[in-house]
Amino acid sequence: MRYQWEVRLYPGEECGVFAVYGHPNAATLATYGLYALQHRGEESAGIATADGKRPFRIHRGMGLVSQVFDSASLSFLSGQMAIGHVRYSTTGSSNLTNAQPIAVVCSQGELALAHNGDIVNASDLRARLEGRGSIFQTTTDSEVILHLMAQRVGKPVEEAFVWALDQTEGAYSLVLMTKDKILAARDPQGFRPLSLGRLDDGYVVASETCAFDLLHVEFLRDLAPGEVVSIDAEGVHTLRAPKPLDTAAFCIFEFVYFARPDSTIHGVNVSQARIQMGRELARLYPVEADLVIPVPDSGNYAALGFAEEAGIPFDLAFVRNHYIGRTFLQPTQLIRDFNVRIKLNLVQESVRGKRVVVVDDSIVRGTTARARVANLREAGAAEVHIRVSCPPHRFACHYGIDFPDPRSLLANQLPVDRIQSYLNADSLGYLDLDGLLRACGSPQSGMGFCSACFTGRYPVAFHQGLHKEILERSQLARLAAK
Ligand SMILES: O=P(O)(O)OC[C@H]1O[C@H](OP(=O)(O)OP(=O)(O)O)[C@H](O)[C@@H]1O
Ligand SMILES: NC(=O)CC[C@H](N)C(=O)O
Ligand code: SF4
Repeated sequence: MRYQWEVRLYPGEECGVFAVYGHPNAATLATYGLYALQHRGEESAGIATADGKRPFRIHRGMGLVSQVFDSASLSFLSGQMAIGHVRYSTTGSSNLTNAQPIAVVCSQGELALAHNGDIVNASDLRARLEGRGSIFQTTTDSEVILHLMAQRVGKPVEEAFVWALDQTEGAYSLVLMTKDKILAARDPQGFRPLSLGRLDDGYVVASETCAFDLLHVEFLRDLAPGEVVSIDAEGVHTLRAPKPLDTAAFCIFEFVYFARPDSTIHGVNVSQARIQMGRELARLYPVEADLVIPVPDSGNYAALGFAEEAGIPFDLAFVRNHYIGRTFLQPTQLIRDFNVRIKLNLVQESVRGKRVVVVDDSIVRGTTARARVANLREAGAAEVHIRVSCPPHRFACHYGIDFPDPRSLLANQLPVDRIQSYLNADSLGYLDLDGLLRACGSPQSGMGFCSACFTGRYPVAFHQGLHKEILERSQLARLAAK
């Protein structure tokens, strides 16, 4: 039987950005920062540096941080300022041309940009800019920001940056390097995280605080939704006023899956939030069982919370192979099934004859959950109950997570009872949105969340038909029309 969701899509991580101002080893710090953010993007990595005198130095490559940088590239990357990026492509194909940081020389001088998120009006902006003669180097959405800035001939770079961002809709947490400053910004909804820290006499900006811990950077604060800052020798200056946190639409899926558990976002620690998700889930869907096991890694903390709340023993019966990436993008269901087997193996002795609760953070296509139930049954588990620490994924994301086609989502195609039979589970329970919001500190924290992939309520309008290759395809269409 073939299902509609057996299409060539897989939700992946998203990008991580990092910046250093005022440190003699800026590139080395950036490399370590990118290591800490590797879970946000495994396709390409890059660093640009500046010393205020010579032209920017840039090194980018396809692959992991460990594959892209070596001692030769680090000694080439001299300067006291650096910005870095790890990419999971969401707009524009995954290739070296689209790797970030994107660097240009324009009317604003030298600029380098690293972006996390998706600009939903990039296609319109690009068409307008090309109509005025702009020549784009890449097919990413991110590049439009640089072209918009270049239009502000004779204006200060800070003003050009804010002017460009004011025309940009959707999700952006980004860092921009000029010859003597670092600028950083979050979109008004604050979809993606971005934090500011202090290291000696300099400053660091990173997608997640886990990158600060590694470098002993002192956490100063999260940038607020809508906030734009510049960092120079005089310190940090606000260029665009922050929006109140309760009007934000922070991506709740960052707490469920994307962010690293050791990061803290707007005062809420990610691992603690996941433990609470597990507790909420145990209250919502209790079950008589002998053992709670997580689907590692993202399911670990929710499983711990479930086990604690339910008073059921916890075990790490699935062993994860850490030499296969966090997630994978493969063309056929056969290869995906095989990769799921490589990724996780079962300690059969732990589950034989037991009633097992399996906790995962999310079910997207169902590949992982279905294979895990089959493993558990083969190993002789008496019962298999699945608990998922977020609501069913029914809708596409257009704000920086790569699941744009709802047909690829199991819960878009089947009701929950049929998902349970498809997975061959004895029971299935998803955390509801209220429980998820409570686990992420709402309403106490006052933070507003995006939950559009669960509810279909999109905080920022987007064009129907927005997809990863939109800029490539519209470019080809324009060429064909000539
Ligand atoms: O329903 P599916 O299409 O199989 O997708 C969902 C699975 O993918 C993710 O894991 P990932 O491979 O990213 O591993 P991680 O949890 O270790 O990061 C997620 O945690 C689920 O286990
Ligand atoms: N996942 C992301 O945040 C990617 C950023 C940008 N849209 C790109 O595709 O390069
Ligand atoms: S649609 Fe889902 S994944 Fe996308 S930003 Fe909103 S909560 Fe996050």
